[in-house]
Order: sequence, then C-alpha cells, then structure tokens
Amino acid sequence: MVELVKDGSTGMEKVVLREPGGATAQVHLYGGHVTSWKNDKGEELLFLSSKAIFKPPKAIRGGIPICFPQFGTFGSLEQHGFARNRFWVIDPNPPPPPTALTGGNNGNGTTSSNNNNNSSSKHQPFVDLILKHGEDEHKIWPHSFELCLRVVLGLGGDLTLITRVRNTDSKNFTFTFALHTYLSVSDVSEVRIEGLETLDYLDNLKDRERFTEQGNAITFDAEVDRIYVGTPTKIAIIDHEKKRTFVLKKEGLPDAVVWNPWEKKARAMVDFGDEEYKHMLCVEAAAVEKPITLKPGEEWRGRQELSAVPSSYFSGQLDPSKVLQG
Ligand SMILES: O=P(O)(O)OC[C@H]1O[C@H](O)[C@H](O)[C@@H](O)[C@@H]1O
Repeated sequence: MVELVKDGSTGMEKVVLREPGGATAQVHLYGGHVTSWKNDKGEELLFLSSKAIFKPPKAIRGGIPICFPQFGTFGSLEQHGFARNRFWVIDPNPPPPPTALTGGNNGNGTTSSNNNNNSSSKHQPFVDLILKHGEDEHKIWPHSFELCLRVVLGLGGDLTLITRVRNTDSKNFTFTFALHTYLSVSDVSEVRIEGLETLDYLDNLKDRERFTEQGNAITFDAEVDRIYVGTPTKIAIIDHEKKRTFVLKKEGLPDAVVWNPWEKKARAMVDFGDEEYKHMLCVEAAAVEKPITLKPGEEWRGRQELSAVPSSYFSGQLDPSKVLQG
C-alpha cells in the first residue's frame, strides 16, 4: 500500500509504503528523504535524530538524505548540494514497476498506470519522486537536470533506492552523489563493517589524504569520516548487540562513505543529541572520487539495496564469507 499523508507533528507531506509482511518505509517530499524503515516487527532500522529539524533550509538529520549535485565540500556549492533541502514532487507518470528496473536499461519509458493499481506493486510498494531544476537552483548550478528517486519496499522488507539523473541541458554537466544512509545501531562501539578491508580511503579528517585500510574489519572508538574508494558491491554492517546484520548492496555508486561524528562533533550539532552518536552509523553508497559527467540527453543510474538479517556472528567467531557471499 502506498499512501500520501501529512505528518501531524511537522506538517510535512510524506509517502508511507506498507508491504504485506508488515514492513514499512516513509519518504518525505522535503529532500526526497527516506525518514523511516521498519521491519515486520515494527523495529526502526534507520536512525533519525530526536532533534531533527523539519524546516528548510536545514536537511533532516537522519534517514537517507540525498547528496546531489555535490557530495560534502567537493565543489563550490553548499555542503552536500541542494537536493536534500528542496521540495520534491511525486512522479505522476512513473517508469515501469520495480522488477522491470533492476539491471534493465528501459528506465526512460513511461507508463500511465498508477502505483496503487499496478499488480506487481501491490506486493512491492514503491513511489517515484522527482526534483527538477528551478530558478533558484539554476542560479547556483546553471544546468537543466531531472533527478528521480524510486523507493521500493520489497517482499521481506528490503529497502531499495534507485536514483536517476538525466541531463536535460544542451551542454555537459558533472556531479558527485551519495545516499547518506544513517543506520540505527545498538552501540556503535559494538559494530563492525566488513567488505572494506584493504581498500584505499580518503580521510576527511586529514584533508582527504589517501590511506589504505589495514584492519580485518572496521570498528569504532573515535570519530570517523572516510570515503572508501572503488569498494565491492556488497558491504556488511554487523551489530553484535542486536545480533543484526545490515547488508548493503550497490550499483553505479563505486565508493562508500563511513561517518560517525563521535562525542565532540555530536555536541556541536544543533540538530543532533549529545549521546546519539552511539546509536547511529552512516554507511553511504556514493560516487565521489570520480565525478560523473553526463552529456545532453544522457542518464546515470545508481542503486542501493538494504536488508537487515539476523546475525550469525558471535564475538570472536567471525566468518565474513557467511555474510558477504551470495
Ligand atoms: O552535517 P551534514 O552536512 O549533514 O554532514 C554530515 C557528514 O556527512 C558526510 O558523512 C561527510 O563525510 C561528513 O564530513 C559530514 O560531517
């Protein structure tokens, strides 16, 4: 089921997706921003700050903000670009339903069928949102574009985000991009990431100097802000305490940003609780190191699929192959 509702506390419009098994997701039109993803037990899987501000120009702190057309400070625009603090609209003519999109190249076709009436979408609720350039955007980024986000809540509760950028201009443009995913974790110091070992990363805390990851897996005991470059398509985030593993699969987004502000930065952020850094971890499918250039009429596509599975891990008995294969 797909429903557009007005949030009682913030007055903002959001789309609620409900899957027959009981999982849910919600997407705010402000920012084209996924702000909730719950499993069939009603447990929230994304972190959303208790101090999040639902008012422009501030982006919502938590969920999955979209960084476009610039990630971080990699350019002259405001941090993470403007897509996350603009109002998006629901696409009245979405491309064919979810199954037709995975790996296909027919995303340009349109259909007049409505999300709610489509037979396959009865089982896999989805919504398509669009952000087009307006006059305000044109002043700061003089390119005509169309940015589309499809959010699909799959059977079993997997959450897939498919993003498309189309150059509707008469000249090339270049951008960087990230799906800035805030995962909810029990205690970040009990979490490890597998799938990024031995990779190179740019350290945002050291003027983006390039290092090579040395450890077997990544664990957390201080602030981290890294861009792992050219990563595998599958990354596992293992929450020991919750006995839950997030599996993140991505396409078209070669890099992965890992961020936790830790104590000092947490205190400095107005829209983030002092202790909340313990309960979140950002792992972001991204295209940062090699910016993407589109010629007029060209389209780029990026995809991130998240699933939350019971962890088969026990402290000291890690077997990455169990999570990273298959
Ligand atoms: O505070 P924001 O603008 O939302 O950015 C939050 C964080 O996003 C990314 O993870 C960047 O790598 C960090 O450098 C930044 O601090």
